[in-house]
Amino acid sequence: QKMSRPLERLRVIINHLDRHPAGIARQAFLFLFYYFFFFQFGRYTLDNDLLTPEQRLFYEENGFLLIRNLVSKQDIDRFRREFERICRQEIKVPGLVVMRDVAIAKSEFVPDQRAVSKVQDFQEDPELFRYCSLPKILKYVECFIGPNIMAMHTMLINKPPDAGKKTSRHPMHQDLHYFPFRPVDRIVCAWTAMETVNRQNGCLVVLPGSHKGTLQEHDYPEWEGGVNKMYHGVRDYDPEHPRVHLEMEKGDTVFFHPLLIHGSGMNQTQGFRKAISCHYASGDCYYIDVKGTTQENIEKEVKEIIVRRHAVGDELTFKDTWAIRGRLVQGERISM
Ligand SMILES: CCCCCCCCCC(=O)SCCNC(=O)CCNC(=O)[C@H](O)C(C)(C)COP(=O)(O)OP(=O)(O)OC[C@H]1O[C@@H](n2cnc3c(N)ncnc32)[C@H](O)[C@@H]1OP(=O)(O)O
Ligand SMILES: Nc1ncnc2c1ncn2[C@@H]1O[C@H](COP(=O)(O)OP(=O)(O)OP(=O)(O)O)[C@@H](O)[C@H]1O
Ligand SMILES: O=C(O)CCC(=O)C(=O)O
Ligand SMILES: [Fe+2]
Ligand SMILES: [Mg+2]
Repeated sequence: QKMSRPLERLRVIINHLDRHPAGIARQAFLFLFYYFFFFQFGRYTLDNDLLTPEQRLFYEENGFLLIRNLVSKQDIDRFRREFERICRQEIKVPGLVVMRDVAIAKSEFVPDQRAVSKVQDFQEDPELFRYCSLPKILKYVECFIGPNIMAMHTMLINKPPDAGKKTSRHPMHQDLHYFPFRPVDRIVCAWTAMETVNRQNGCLVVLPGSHKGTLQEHDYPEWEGGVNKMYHGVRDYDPEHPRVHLEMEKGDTVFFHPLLIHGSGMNQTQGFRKAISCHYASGDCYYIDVKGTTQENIEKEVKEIIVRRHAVGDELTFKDTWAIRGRLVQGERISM
C-alpha cells in the first residue's frame, strides 16, 4: 500500500531509534519525533478512532478530506424534495435567504423564471437541517473541531446552467473571510454532492495546502459578465499553485478547512448542479472584532443587507448575525 511521505519519514526515524537504543542521540531523536508528531498530527486534526493515520495526514497536509458515499441516497432525495418545495413556495422558512444568480436577477427578459441559485440559513427547516445533525457527518466533524459542535452556516447550492456570462462561477476564496470567530482550526465545512458533480457542471476546485497560509484580502473579482452579491475572491493567489478538481458522486462528502482556497467552475450543462453544506465551529470558539482587518468589507456588506431587509440599525452587530444563526448540534455551547 502506498504511504504518504511524512509517514515514510516517521518510519525511518523509528527504525533508526530501534538500532541506537541508548545515549544522547536517542534523546534527540525522541525530542524530534514528538516535535514532528505534534506538527504533523496535532494542528488541524484531533485524536480520534475514526480517521486512519493516512486520512489524518492527508487533511493536515492538504486541508481537505473526501469521504466517498457518506450520505445515503434516500437522505439526499429527501433534501432535494424539500428544496423543490421551497422553490415552489409551498413552504416558508423563517430566516431563509433565497438567492438567484445575478444574470437572472438583473435580466429584463425572464422576470418570472425564479431560478434559485442558492438557499442559505435553513436552520429553521427541520428537514434540511437534518443534514447538519447526521451522525455520520458529526463523527467526522468531531475529528477536526472536537465534541462541542455548532452548525454556524447552512447552504443548499443549486448552481444554475450558465446564462452565457460565466456568472455561475464561484471565485476562489477562503470561507474564513465571512466568519468573525476563531480559532480558525476549530472550524470545518462539510459539503455533500447531491448528484454527480464534475468539471462540466462546475465541481469544487481546491488549492491543496493553502490552508497553511493566512487569511488573504478578498474583494469582487473583475469579471466582465458580472458577479454575484458577496461572491468575493482572493485578490492574488499563486496561479502556479497546483489545483485539484474534486469530482464527486451523489453522497460523497468533502470536509475542508476554512483557510483552504477554493471555488467552483461554470455550469456548462443544462441541469442545476446541487450540493448541500454546513460550516461547523467548536462551541468553545469565540467571536472577534473584525474592525481594522481585511474582513471589514464583508462586515459592511452584511450590515447593509440586514438594515435594508429588517429595518434595524447599528444595534445588530456582525457577531450577532452569526450568534443568531448558530445552532448547537452536539455537546455544549460554551462561548458561541
Ligand atoms: C452572510 C455571510 C455568508 C457566509 C458565507 C460563508 C461562506 C460562503 C461563501 C459564500 O457563499 S459567499 C456568497 C454569499 N452570498 C450571500 O450571502 C448573498 C445573500 N443574498 C442576499 O442577501 C440576497 O439574495 C440579495 C441581497 C443578493 C438579493 O436580495 P433580494 O432578495 O432582496 O433581491 P431583490 O430581487 O429585491 O433585488 C435587490 C437588488 O439585488 C440585486 N441582486 C439580486 N440578486 C443578486 C445577485 N445574486 N447578485 C447581485 N445582485 C443581486 C437585484 O438586481 C437588485 O438590484 P438593484 O437594487 O440594482 O435593482
Ligand atoms: N424555482 C426553481 N429554481 C431553481 N431550480 C429549481 C426551481 N424549481 C425546481 N428547480 C430545480 O430545477 C431542476 C428542474 O426543475 P423541474 O423539476 O421543474 O424539472 P425536471 O426535474 O426536469 O422535470 P420534472 O418536473 O418532470 O421533475 C430540478 O433539479 C429542480 O430541483
Ligand atoms: O460552488 C459551490 O458549491 C461552493 C461554493 C462555496 O464555496 C461557498 O459557497 O462557500
Ligand atoms: Fe466557500
Ligand atoms: Mg422536477
